[in-house]
Amino acid sequence: MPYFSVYFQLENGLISSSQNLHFFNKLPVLKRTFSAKISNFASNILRLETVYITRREHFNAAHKLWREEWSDEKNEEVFGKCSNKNWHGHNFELFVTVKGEPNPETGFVINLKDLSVIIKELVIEEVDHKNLNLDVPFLKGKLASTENLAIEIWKIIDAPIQEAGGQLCKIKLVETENNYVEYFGGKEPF
Ligand SMILES: Nc1nc2c(c(=O)[nH]1)N=C([C@H](O)[C@H](O)COP(=O)(O)OP(=O)(O)OP(=O)(O)O)CN2
Repeated sequence: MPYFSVYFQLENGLISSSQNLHFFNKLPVLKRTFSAKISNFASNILRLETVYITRREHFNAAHKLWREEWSDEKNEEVFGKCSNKNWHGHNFELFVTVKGEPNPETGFVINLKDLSVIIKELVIEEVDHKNLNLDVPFLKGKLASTENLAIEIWKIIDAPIQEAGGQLCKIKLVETENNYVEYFGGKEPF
């Protein structure tokens, strides 16, 4: 059944309560599909040419996964060897993806040199060769997980990227060759 028909029937009380429940369970999926369709429709009408561009940076840092208020045993139980009191380190790869339309004059969504300077000055300088638990003010009071690191990096570079003319759309933070996180600013991917 098309979404507008479901919506019309719901608004007009034509849908039974079991259908209702089914509809609300499906709501997040419908919302996603619907907004994707609207944005595709708008893109076609306005002939938008959105491009996603990514800059990679690198840093290494030490950390441990640890909650002070937990016993040694509980930390060990939850975080395993990542709770080692004497720290461990990673070579992190940070991928920052910005979206936008290429500027007609430059062909750039954002100048990658500008993007690199933003990331290096505001993030890499703060974390490279540092202890994430002890040395990094923006992680103070936060568990030094890859997830939290990605979220805090977003908060730091979101506004400067906008000022440089781009729109931050994804942070990908690779912690080991097997583990990485992706963060979309709390929104649905793309
Ligand atoms: N949800 C999360 N889980 C874990 C995180 C994290 O940041 N978020 N971090 C760790 C450890 O810090 C580290 O990533 C694990 O290192 P390691 O086990 O050496 O890495 P691999 O998984 O690549 O190695 P395997 O040999 O495959 O275990 C743990 N969990």
